[in-house]
Amino acid sequence: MIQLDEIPNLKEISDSEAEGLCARLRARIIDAVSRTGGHLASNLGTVEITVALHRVFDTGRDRVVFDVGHQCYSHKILTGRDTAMDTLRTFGGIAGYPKPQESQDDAFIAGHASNSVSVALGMARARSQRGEDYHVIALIGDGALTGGLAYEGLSNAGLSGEPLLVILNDNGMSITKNVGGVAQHLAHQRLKPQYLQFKKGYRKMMSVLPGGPQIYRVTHKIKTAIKETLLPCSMFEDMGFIYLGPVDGHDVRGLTRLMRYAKELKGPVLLHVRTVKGKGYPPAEKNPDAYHGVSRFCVQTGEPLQPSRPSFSSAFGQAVCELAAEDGRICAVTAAMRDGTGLGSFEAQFPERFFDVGIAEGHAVAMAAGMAKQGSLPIFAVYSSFLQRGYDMLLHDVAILGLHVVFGVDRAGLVGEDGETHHGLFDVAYLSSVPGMTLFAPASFAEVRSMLRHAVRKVSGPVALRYPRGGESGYRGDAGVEPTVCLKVGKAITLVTYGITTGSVLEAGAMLEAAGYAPEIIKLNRLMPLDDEEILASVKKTERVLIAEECAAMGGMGQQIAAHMAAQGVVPKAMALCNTGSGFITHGTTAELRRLCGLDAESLYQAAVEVLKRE
Ligand SMILES: Cc1ncc(C[n+]2csc(CCOP(=O)(O)OP(=O)(O)O)c2C)c(N)n1
Ligand SMILES: CC(=O)[C@@H](O)[C@H](O)COP(=O)(O)O
Ligand SMILES: [Mg+2]
Repeated sequence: MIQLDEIPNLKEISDSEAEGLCARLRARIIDAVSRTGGHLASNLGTVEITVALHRVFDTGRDRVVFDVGHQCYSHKILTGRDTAMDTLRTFGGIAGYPKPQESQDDAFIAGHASNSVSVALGMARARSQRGEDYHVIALIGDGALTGGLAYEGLSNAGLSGEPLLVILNDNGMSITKNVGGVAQHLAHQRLKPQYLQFKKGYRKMMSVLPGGPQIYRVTHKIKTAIKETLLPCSMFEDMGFIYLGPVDGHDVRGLTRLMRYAKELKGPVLLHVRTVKGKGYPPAEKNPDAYHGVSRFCVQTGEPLQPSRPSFSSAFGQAVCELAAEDGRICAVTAAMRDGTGLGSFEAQFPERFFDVGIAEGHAVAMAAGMAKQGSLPIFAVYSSFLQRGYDMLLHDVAILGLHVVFGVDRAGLVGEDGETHHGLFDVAYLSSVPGMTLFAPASFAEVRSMLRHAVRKVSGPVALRYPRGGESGYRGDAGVEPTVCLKVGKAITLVTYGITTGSVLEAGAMLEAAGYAPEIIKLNRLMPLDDEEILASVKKTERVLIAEECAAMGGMGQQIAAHMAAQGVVPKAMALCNTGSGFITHGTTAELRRLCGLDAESLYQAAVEVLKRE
C-alpha cells in the first residue's frame, strides 16, 4: 500500500495501486481540510485526474497549469507536501493555490479563473522558440470556461499547432450550478467510446503498416470532411483541437491510458472529462456549493465547527433586497459569486431580476452599463480582486456616459487565507481613477445600509461601496454619507482612516489617550470625490497626521490626501501613511496579516508615537 509521504515513481505503479492511491488521497484531503479549512469539493473531484497526470507526466519538468488552482491539493500531496498539508493556508504554511516559490512542480501561480489556456500556450510557444522538449498541460474547469479569457486562449491555441493538452474538468458546477450556453454545449457532448477506441487502434495500425501514414492522412481527411458535414462536433474541434471525450473523470485507469495517448499526439488536444464535484464525501457530493470553500468542519457530520457570523456581504445583500422591494428598476448581477456576495436571498425574492453571468466580470460590467443606459438600475456585487478583470469596462462602458451603475465591491482589503491573488488592495486606486466615480467606504453594517440607499437613490453616475470580507471590527456607528466625520476631537495628532481600519485606529487612539496624548480622529465616509476640508483644518491645528487604510500604498487615500495638503500649502511637521505597502501580501489570518502590514492597533499606536516625537 502506497504511503502518501513516500510516493514511489508514479510512472511505475499498477492500475490497482493507482486506485488505492486515489482512495488514500481522498481520505487525506478530507482529513486535512476538515482541520484547516480550504477548498474541499473541487479537490475531491480531481483526485483521479491528478493521479493520472502524475502517472503520465513529470510535473517537475512538464508544465501543468491549474486554472483557479483551488483544486491543486492532490498535486501538492503527490509532490512531497503531504505533511505540509497540515499547514494549508496558514501564515508561513503552504498556500491553497499552486506557487512556483513553493515547489518546482508548481508551474505557475493561480487564483483567478480562465487564464490557464493562455498561460499554457505561452509556455508551449516558449518551448518551441527555445527548441526545448517538455509537455504543457492546462487543467480547466467548466466554471472557468464561462470566462471569456478562456476563449481567447482556446481560439489562439487551437490553430497554433503547438502540442498542448487541455483537460476540461466538467462537473456541471461553478461554485453554484454552472450557467450559460457553454454549460449547455458541454452537456450535449456525448461519449463515443467505440469511436474513440477505433480511432486509437486505427491510428496505431496505420503507424506500423507500410504506407500506413499516407493512407492515414487520406482517410483522416475523408473522415474529417464527413464529420464536419454530417456529425455535430464540439466547438473545440472547430477551434482546431483534437477532441477526446467526454470520459469518466474518476476512472484512473482509463484516464491514464487516454493521457498517454494524448501525450503522443503532436498538436493541441482537449480531453473532456466528466467528474462529480465533492466525489467520495457524501455531504459534499450532495451539496457541492456548500462544500466548495469550507471552514473547519466535523468529518462525521460535515457540520462546520464555527458558526457562521453576520458579514458585510450579508448586510449588503439584505440592503439590496430592501431597496429592490421599493424600486422595480433595481436588479442584481453576480459573476458566479452569488453566495459569497450575499445575493442568495435576492435571487430567492426577485429571481426575474437576478443575473448570474458566470465567471465573466468584464461582461458583467458592460452588461450592467447596457442595463443602466436603458433604464434599469443594476447593482453588481463583486469581489475587489475579481473586479480588476472589468477595469476597462468601468471606464469605457460605464464612466464615459456617466451611467448609474452601483458596485458592491466585496472582499476589499486583506481577505486572509486566499493570499496574494485575492486580497482586495488595489480597488481604491483603480476606482478613484475612474472619472465621475463616487466611492464610499462603509465601516459598519449600518453604514452599508445607509450608504447603499444613498448610492441608489441620490447619486447619479457610477457609484461603489468597498467593504471587507467577514464582520465588523470595533466600530458599529452610522456616520451617514457626509464626506468625513470627526469621531474624536483632540489636538496632538490627526488620525485619519476609513472602512475596516476604523476599529484599530479607535483602539490606537485610546492607547494614545492613555499615554497622555489627545488624538483627533477623522473618518472618511466617502473617498471619492475627495472632500478633505475637515482633515486639512485638523492638520493645521495639530500639525501632525497619520493616515491608515487597508489598501496598497500606490493610489491610496494617504497619497491623495498628502498631495492635496501640499497643494493647499498645509505642511504638517510630521506625517505617516500606514497601508499594506507596495507589494503582494501572503496568506494567513487577517489578524496576522494586519500585524504584518502594521495596521493593527499596537502598530498604529507605535507609528503615531513616532510621528509625535518628530520635531
Ligand atoms: C476571475 C475570477 N472570478 C471568480 C472566481 C471565484 N471562483 C473560484 S473557483 C470558482 C468556480 C470554478 O468553477 P470550475 O472552474 O468549474 O472549478 P470546480 O470548482 O468546479 O472544480 C469561482 C467562481 C475566481 N477565482 N476568479
Ligand atoms: C477559489 C476562489 O476564488 C473562491 O472560492 C474564493 O476562495 C472564495 O473566497 P471567500 O472564501 O472569501 O468567499
Ligand atoms: Mg466545475
